[in-house]
Formats: sequence, C-alpha cells, structure tokens
Amino acid sequence: MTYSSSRTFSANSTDYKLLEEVGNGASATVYRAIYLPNNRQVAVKCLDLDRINSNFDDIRREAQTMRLIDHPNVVRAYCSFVVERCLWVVMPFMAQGSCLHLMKVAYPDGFEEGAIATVLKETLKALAYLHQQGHIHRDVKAGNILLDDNGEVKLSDFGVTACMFETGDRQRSRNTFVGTPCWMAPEVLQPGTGYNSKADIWSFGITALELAHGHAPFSKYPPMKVLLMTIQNAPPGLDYDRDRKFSKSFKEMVAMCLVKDQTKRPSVDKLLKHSFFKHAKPPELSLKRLFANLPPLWTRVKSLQIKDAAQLALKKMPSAEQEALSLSEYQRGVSAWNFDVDDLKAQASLVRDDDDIAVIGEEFENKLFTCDKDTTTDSQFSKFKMNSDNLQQNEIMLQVDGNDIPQIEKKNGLIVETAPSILEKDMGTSKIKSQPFKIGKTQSGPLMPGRILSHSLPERGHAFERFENQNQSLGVKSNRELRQASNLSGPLLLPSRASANSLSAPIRSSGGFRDSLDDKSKANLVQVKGRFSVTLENLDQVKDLPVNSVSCRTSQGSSPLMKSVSVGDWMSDPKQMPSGQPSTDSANTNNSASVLITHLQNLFQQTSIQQDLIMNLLNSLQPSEAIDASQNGKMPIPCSLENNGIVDTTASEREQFLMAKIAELKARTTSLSDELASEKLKCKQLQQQLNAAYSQEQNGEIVEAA
Ligand SMILES: Nc1ncnc2c1ncn2[C@@H]1O[C@H](COP(=O)(O)OP(=O)(O)OP(=O)(O)O)[C@@H](O)[C@H]1O
Repeated sequence: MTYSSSRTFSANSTDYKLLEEVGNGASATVYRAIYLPNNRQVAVKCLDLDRINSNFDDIRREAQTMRLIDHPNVVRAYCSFVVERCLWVVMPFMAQGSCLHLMKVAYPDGFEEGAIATVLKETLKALAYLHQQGHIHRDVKAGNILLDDNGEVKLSDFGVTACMFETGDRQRSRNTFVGTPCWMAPEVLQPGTGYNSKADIWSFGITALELAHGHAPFSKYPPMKVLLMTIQNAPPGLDYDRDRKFSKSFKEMVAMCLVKDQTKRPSVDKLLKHSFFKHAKPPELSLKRLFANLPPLWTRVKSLQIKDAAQLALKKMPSAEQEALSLSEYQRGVSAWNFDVDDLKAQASLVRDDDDIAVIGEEFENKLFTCDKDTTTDSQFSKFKMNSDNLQQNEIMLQVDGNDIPQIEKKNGLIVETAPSILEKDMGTSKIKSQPFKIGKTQSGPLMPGRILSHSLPERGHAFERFENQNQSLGVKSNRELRQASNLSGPLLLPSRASANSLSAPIRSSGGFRDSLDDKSKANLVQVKGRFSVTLENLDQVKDLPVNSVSCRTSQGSSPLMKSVSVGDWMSDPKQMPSGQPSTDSANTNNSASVLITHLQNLFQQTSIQQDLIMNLLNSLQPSEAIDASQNGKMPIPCSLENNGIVDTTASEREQFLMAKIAELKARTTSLSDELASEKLKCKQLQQQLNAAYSQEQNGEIVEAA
C-alpha cells in the first residue's frame, strides 16, 4: 500500500534515514528523519500494525485522509507505505514537538493565557478547515498540537479521524467509540447517542483546560472513572478562585465549549469570533519565547524518557514492599470496617472490555462492570493483581445491577459476598404490597448457615451512600434504598468460609443446628457453648494460623479487598467444613498438651477477634442512623413502587419496623458478644491449665530421661 501526495517524497524506506526518536504515542513512534534524495528533514511516524486495533481499511483511510489534507494548521502526510509490520507516514518535522511535550518539559502548570489564546486560535483554524471538509478530528488534545521553530501551530494525528462523508450524510452521527477518555465528549461516551463535529468542540474545551493547568481534568483517574465522571459530573471548567489569573473571557469561552448538550455548543466559526480570540497574538510573537532557551526536541525527549524510566523503576517495588502495602491496605480496610467504595469504583473503572465501557449513563444501574485480569492491561490491573494473586485462582468481580446490590465475588466458586437477599428480590416485585416486610420472616431466625454475616453492613450502607450520592443522576438511588432495607433489618447471616484466611476457623455456628451436625462433626465436638460448637477437626488449619500474631489482620500477601469483606466470615455450614482430619474426641487425652495449647491459643485469638467484630458491629448500629436515613427519604421503598403508590405502608411504620429490627439485631449481637466473652474467658483458663499440665509433663519427661 502506498500513498504519495507529493512527488518530492518516495515510498521507499531506504530513501529515509531515521534519526532520533522524537515522540511516542499509543500506537506509534515518531522519528526525526532525513529524506536522503534531497536532504530534507522530515518526521516519520511508524505505526506498529500489530499494536493498533484498526483494521487495514481504517489504516488505509487514515493515510488517504492525511494525504488529502492541505491547510497550514494541519499536519499533512507527504506519503505513507508499509515497511514490514509498520506503516510509515512521512510528515513535516515539527521541531518543537507537541504542546504536551513542552508542558512536561518546561511548563508543568500550563502556559500563560497569551500563549494559550494563540495556540487555541490556530487549532480552531485547523478544526474549521477539517469540519468544513466533513471530518471530525476526534482526538483534539495538547499532545496532538505541534509547534515548529517559528511558532507555527499544527493539529496532527488522524489516527482516529473519520470522514463523515464516507458513506453519505447518515454517517454524520457515528456510533463508534474511539478516542482518548479525558478529552471525550459525553455523547461520545454514551452509546447510541450519536455525535458530530461538536464532539471536537468539547475536546477543544478540555484542551484549553489542559493548556491552562498542565493536565486535562480527571487525568489522574483511570479511564473508566473518567468516563463516569464525564457523564455524571458537572462539566469541568476554569474555577473562579483557583484560576484567578485567567481572564473572564477565557473562562467564558471554555464554559461555552464544555456544555453537555452538544446542540448548545458553538460551532468553530462562532468560537473564532469569541472575544477571547480577538486579541490573540500571532504565533511567531507569542509562542517562540516558550521554547527559546530549551535544548533540541530529541534531547528533551531523551531526558524525559530517562526520567520516566526512573519513575517506573521506583514504582516497581520489591515483593516484600508490595506485601507491606497489601498489608497496610488490608488493615486499613479492616480497621475501617468497610471496604472503600471509592477503591472499588476505581477498580471497577479498570474495565477494559469495550462492551462494558459502553454501558454507562441512564443504563448504568442495569449494567455489569467486570474487573477481569485477562481483559485489563497490566498497569491498570497492577493493584488488582497484587491483591488477587495471593488468592490464586480467584478473581474479583464488582457488579452493579438493576436488581442486585453491588456484589463482590470471587470467581471460581469461592463466594465472598453473594446474591442479594430475599428481601431485595422480593421488594422488586408486586409481592411487596401484601408482604411489605417479608424480611420479618428471617430476621429473627437462627444464624443462617451458608450466608453472609453482614458485619459491616451499616458501614457499607454509608459507603454505598457515598457511592450513590455520586450516582443519583443515574437512578441508582433505588438500589440504595433496597440495600438499606436489607442492611438494617436483614438477618444475621453467617457466610460460607470464604478463604483460608478467614479468621474463625475453629468456631462453628451451632446452637439450633447442633442436631443437624453430622455424626462426624459430633464426634469432633469439643464443646458446645451457646450458639457455638468447638471442634477439633480444624486443628490443622488452626495450626497454620500464626500463634502469636494479633490476628489474621496481619497475615500478609492477601487481598485487602477480599479480606476486608471476608473478615468475620464464620464457618457455619457443616457441609462446607473441611473434612478429612482425624476424628478426635474432646476428652481424648492422647492429644499432646502442646497441640491443645496451640489450638487454644488460636481459639483464644479467634474469639477475641470475633468479639472485636461484634463490638464494632454494635458500635456501628446506632439507631440514629436509621432515623437519619428515614428522614432523608432513604427507607426501603423501591422507586418503581414508590412512585405509583402501590406501597401503602407509611414512612413512620417503616421507620418503626426498622427500629425494632435494629433493636432486635442489637440484642442478638449483644448476646453473641456475651457468649464470646465467656468463651474467651474459658479459653484463657483452659490455656492456663494446659500450660501447667504441659510444663508438668515436660518436667516428668526430663526426670524420666534422667
Ligand atoms: N511531525 C512531527 N514532528 C515532531 N514531533 C512529532 C510529529 N508528530 C508527532 N510528534 C511527536 O510524537 C508524539 C506522538 O505522536 P502521535 O500523537 O502521532 O502518536 P500516536 O501513537 O498517534 O499518539 P496518540 O495515539 O497517543 O495520540 C506527539 O505527541 C509529538 O510529541
């Protein structure tokens, strides 16, 4: 494939001498080069065909488009041809590189207003030309605004440019999804909306902010979060206080571009008439001084690369440090009694699957965000990897679904947090009318095996509240209401054992379930205390636990996320208990005292932890929360029903009901706490006795040996 717009340049790679690298993009490396036949300096952009998503037709279109471009403010392609697995595009060399590069090197906080006005005005001229020709650039950003030695400004990179006239006017509103998240207009991010050249105006506004601050708004966030923020948040702009140094007309011009409704954005021609551009100086006067004292472009690029490499090396921490970080994150999650929803959001935002990306906006609450190691880039997934690697085959999934509360799951069978409660399901149906509080059926029941101990539910309620406050516009409110219903009045449910790191191996829920224990479990029974039975069948597991550590909170190398949701998960389902350990009787004196001591030490620790957990739960279950929630209109009426008046229960009844449930839950938790306290005491005494027995036994052995 060869396209040449000028006879001056051949499509023969041997005619070009590639010199220094002057830029590196997502899909290409750009070199300064010499065209040997006439010794002219050019830039050669080498697009790695294996790295780019576009198919051959797209690439050909790109080359064709560039070839036809002819405007002083647009970088044109002299010619393009394929060399091995690369497409070479020969262009004019822009000796000062991009505005982004310049900011990185010398203006980290952005340019001053005069320079910005000039750069933007020249860029607008380029856009005016492109739009006139029927093109949408779709990738307007500081990295694509190039500067030459004389201050000339050119818009470059047609990697994602599409020609609106390709297949007639119908293509004016395209439904494809390409570009760079930070600069992308809301309508581009929302599938099915369709967009047109006004998308470039939004990107232009973002570029204005980028030039003013040195970075684009939201640039520190991962892509998915940027998408969400672009759709959900008010448009970014120049701040009255923070951006005091900028003129009112600049602020006004930016605000005009960054209007979410694309039809309300000005055209390029209208923008060019804005007062902000009226006094913009010509480039040679305004821009040359920006790079007057800087070394040549390639030297700057090189030193930037070295700096970046050094930073990258710093980030690549040894595994011990990673573990320490993992530990600290884990402790943070546990001590705060929640998992940080912002973290979850951040992780949800690491989604790479385009299908998932394209499900934002109005449909948000019905969509699934999947964090998948396989479909996420290494850097994006680094945190996840760090967290989940230690859980071996398990992956974590965050779901946001219309019917389900956000769920954390480990794939491959080990469930950390499962499907929504019966209540949540039921409340979404018309059954609600006759059984508005079906939860009552379960809330006072026994500890349920195989389900979740929602030890952090109140906190999670708050956490999700934060999350949902940000998502009100997306209609997630109804989900919160459903969730809170279960949070406040749901049964105290015990989960399956989530992982080997679960803190409560030796304690099993029994109580009313004692009879249901299988024979083997009964044989292993050491002690029944209230709702709990202590068996010896987990002795091996218990031995694995660090004897002198405070708790599994300090165990290293596990997922903070997983732990923060799994701490306090209690083994409760006899069927799910690991079996195969030798059956032992509680009175079996064949067990050596040392093993029992170890066991009891661990038991003691476990009990302390459980007690801590319960105390925390108690502390977090303040009735005032429920009152607050009800006053804020957050009580559990599903939106769909609330609006059409099917639900006839008044707010105060619900409030009373939930208050009663809280009180009940609190009472049950208190009793559990008491039981644990007494268990703890008992363990301590047993331990002392066994310590004494052990030392006696040792003394006896020594005497015997003597
Ligand atoms: N003609 C040119 N002259 C000088 N430098 C250039 C030229 N073209 C590109 N560069 C430099 O190379 C960098 C990367 O180029 P370009 O943006 O075309 O690559 P890309 O892979 O398409 O990037 P992205 O997809 O991230 O926009 C630019 O930011 C700029 O600094």
